[in-house]
Formats: sequence, C-alpha cells, structure tokens
Amino acid sequence: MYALDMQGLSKSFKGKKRQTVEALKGLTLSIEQGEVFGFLGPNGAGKSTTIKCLMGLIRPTSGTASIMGEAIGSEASRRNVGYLPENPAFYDYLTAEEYLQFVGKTFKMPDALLTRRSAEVLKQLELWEARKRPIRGYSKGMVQRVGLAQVLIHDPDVYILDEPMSGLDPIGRALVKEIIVDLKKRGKSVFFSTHITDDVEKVCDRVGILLHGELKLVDRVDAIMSRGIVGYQVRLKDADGAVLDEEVPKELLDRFLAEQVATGREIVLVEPRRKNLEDFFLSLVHGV
Ligand SMILES: Nc1ncnc2c1ncn2[C@@H]1O[C@H](COP(=O)(O)OP(=O)(O)OP(=O)(O)O)[C@@H](O)[C@H]1O
Repeated sequence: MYALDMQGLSKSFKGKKRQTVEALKGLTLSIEQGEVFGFLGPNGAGKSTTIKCLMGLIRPTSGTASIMGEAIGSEASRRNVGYLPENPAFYDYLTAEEYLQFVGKTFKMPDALLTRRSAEVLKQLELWEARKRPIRGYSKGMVQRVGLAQVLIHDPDVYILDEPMSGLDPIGRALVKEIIVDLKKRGKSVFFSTHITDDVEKVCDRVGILLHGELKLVDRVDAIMSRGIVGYQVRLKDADGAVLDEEVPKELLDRFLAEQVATGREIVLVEPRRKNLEDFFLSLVHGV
C-alpha cells in the first residue's frame, strides 16, 4: 500500500470572464511509505491545488487519489495525516498550549498522552517559553512553528506539508529539516511542497517537478545529482612539485589524464563538478 497514490488527478477552476484555469493536469504519482518526497514547482504550478485535493478541501475535476489506501475526501483518509496549510490561520486568542489541546482533542487523543505530546512538541519547536501567551502576539516564524506543532501532535504516519519552510529564518528552516529527517528515521512518510531546491536536496529521497500543472520530472535526488556531472576538477603535480588545478570538460577527461601521465605529471585529485538540482530546475522551467 502506498502512503499517497494519485491517479490522473486534474483540477480546473473557473477564472475571470468564465475562463477555465487548468491548475492540475492528470497528475499520476505514488509515494511509498517511509519516503520523503519533495514536490517542487514555481509559483502557480499547482502544488497547493494538489495538496488541497489530497486533504479533501477541494474536489478534483477528475482522477482519484488515496492516503494509506483510504479514498481522499473521506474522514478515514485524514485521520492518519498531519497537514500544514500554506497560510495557516489559528484561533489567535488561544495560547499555543491551548491550541494544541484543541487539536489533540479533535484527534481523540487521551488526556495524559495529549499533555505529554504537547510538552514534547512545544519544546521541539522552541515554543515552550511562549506556550502560555496568546498566538496573536507571536512573530511570523513562531506562528509557522505552531502550524508544525499541530502537524506533529497526534504522531500520524503521513505528513502533507504545504511550503513548511516558508516564512522561517535560517534557524527555523534548519529546525524543519531536522524534524523531517527525524520523521524519516521513524519510518514516516512526508510529502512537502516548496519552490526552493536546496530544501529538497538536503532531505528528500525523491523529487517531483511540477510546471503549469504537469509533472515534468520524478526521480531520486541522488540519481539527479549523479546524472548531473558536467566536468572534473583535476589537481596535478609536476616533476618540480608544483601543484596545478585544471577544469576539464567531462568528454575530454580520459584524453587529458593520459596526456598528463605521458608528460610525467602526477594526478593528485579528480573531483566531479555537478550540475545541482537548482540548475536542473531552472533549465526545466526555462525549457533549455
Ligand atoms: N480558487 C481558485 N480559483 C481560480 N484559480 C485558482 C484557484 N486556486 C488556484 N488557482 C490557480 O491555479 C493555479 C495553481 O495554483 P496553486 O495555488 O496550486 O499553485 P502553487 O504551485 O501552490 O503556487 P505557489 O507556490 O505560489 O503557492 C494558479 O494559476 C492559480 O491562479
């Protein structure tokens, strides 16, 4: 059974002057249990639309999807999911602690477990000191962290996060990455959207790139990185002991190394220079 299974998911909106916006065009994608999947795309690509369909907040125009085998839109499909909306809004007269109590109760968590989990996640998200203050007095980053706390409180198996790093400073981003890595270690499944390639490179097993509502590429992050060798950095030492660094294009490497050996130079280091995920992403976006 897949953590998430999307088959031909499409969504059209009626835009201005009755124009139709095809936000999502036949998305077919399956996420394994225990996998961390980065859903990468520029603004307007259809990431939030996909996530809202998965969470049953909007109905797809066509196609089907399931979460841990349960059809989207059903109550059962949401029970085992931690969901972070793109712009989370809270009852801001509540404190973080009260809000987590409220969320835990909607998931029918027993009182003792809820009290223990609430303390754990408030500490993990560095909200412990602020837990008795109303959310309305929190900074933007703190509000985003309350969003993450409510995702974690009931310890679900599947996490659907819409731009979890947005609005966070570098320390907050690092914290979110740490949380995702920790979830993976515990065998959880994480599907998160972002437009920042660096977030994906650091924590994901696989990445999918969405453009204009279409999935343009799905692959393992390590496969993309190894495919992306563009050249080599070669360090040489000549007979006098002088060190030279050369950049050598991929296709010339064999010939270059043979020539160096023939002229009596020692090859100290050959290091691949890779195209990173950002280069791939930009070349897909710009169609080059
Ligand atoms: N309720 C709606 N009515 C009309 N058009 C919509 C609606 N929701 C989304 N769209 C359109 O669907 C397309 C995809 O939007 P979506 O919010 O899914 O993109 P996104 O990839 O999440 O972008 P971002 O990174 O900016 O959040 C856009 O063209 C958007 O204008």
